[in-house]
Amino acid sequence: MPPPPFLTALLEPYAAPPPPTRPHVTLTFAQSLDGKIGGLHSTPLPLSGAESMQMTHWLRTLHEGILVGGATARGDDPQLNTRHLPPPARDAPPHPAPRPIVLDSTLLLSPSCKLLRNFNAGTGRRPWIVGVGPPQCDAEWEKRRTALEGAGARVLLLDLSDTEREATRTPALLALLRAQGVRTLMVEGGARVIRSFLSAPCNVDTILITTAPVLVGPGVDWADGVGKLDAWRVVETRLVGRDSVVALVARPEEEDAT
Ligand SMILES: NC(=O)C1=CN([C@@H]2O[C@H](COP(=O)(O)OP(=O)(O)OC[C@H]3O[C@@H](n4cnc5c(N)ncnc54)[C@H](O)[C@@H]3O)[C@@H](O)[C@H]2O)C=CC1
Ligand SMILES: Nc1nc(O)c(N)c(N[C@@H]2O[C@H](COP(=O)(O)O)[C@@H](O)[C@H]2O)n1
Repeated sequence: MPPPPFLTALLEPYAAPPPPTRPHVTLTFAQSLDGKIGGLHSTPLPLSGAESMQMTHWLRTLHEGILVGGATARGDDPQLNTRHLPPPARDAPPHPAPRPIVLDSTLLLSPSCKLLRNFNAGTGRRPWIVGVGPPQCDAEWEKRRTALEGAGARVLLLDLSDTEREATRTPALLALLRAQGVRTLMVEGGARVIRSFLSAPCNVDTILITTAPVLVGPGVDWADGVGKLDAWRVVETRLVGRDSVVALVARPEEEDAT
């Protein structure tokens, strides 16, 4: 069974080589009707129905890397794999699995997290953890780095000052991942990651938002504090099970966004 044709069509431009400075980037997440992606105190919030969750797992097969923020990795303990897909046909290769990448400036991810457990059990790819270089690298930070590397993680360093805003880190982060050979990247969140990627349209090629028909109330609101978003235009809207899925791409420069 192949991925849904609308996903492959949407990502067709990714067949061309990415620019030298960054991978092709898809930003995707599930939200409630009132724009929440997480519960109070950043607790995990199951939003997607079975069908749209499967769509997300198909989307994972179409990317070389899958990225989440440190708070998401610590709070959700995600696996970032493709386990909700039907098994491949007999004699067909396994579904491609993206490389898990965690943005964790503090390196507070647990060495016994599911990503590392799956890797050590041979059921997941080696996770990469992107930390931020000096001045955060004190003795405790070095200890955590050694523990994570001992558990199998590859730690990459963004060599930036601590005062640099997250938004300005994104181009440097993308350049680092591209230099490491990542050509297609799926970014799942959380809210701080979404906002930093949306701080400039040139960080992202495609946005895919799943909206579940539920209201949450207090929780993590991805759009809270985000900048202007009028550079994006809708190219696809469809119902997937009970959820609506909307895809957006950056508006061509010559189009007037007013
Ligand atoms: N519904 C959905 O589809 C998803 C929901 N979530 C939810 O989001 C919530 C967590 O979100 P947040 O608390 O905002 O944390 P977050 O998951 O966005 O992580 C923040 C971390 O990422 C680092 N970071 C952010 N942007 C960066 C950049 N450009 N370069 C380098 N490092 C960067 C920060 O330093 C910080 O350590 C949780 O409730 C989680 O369940 C997370 C992913 C998807
Ligand atoms: N597509 C989607 N729908 C939801 O309802 C969600 N809560 C999320 N969360 C994201 O998926 C990660 C969990 O992945 P695994 O199931 O462990 O593979 C979670 O960390 C969020 O990034 N996504």
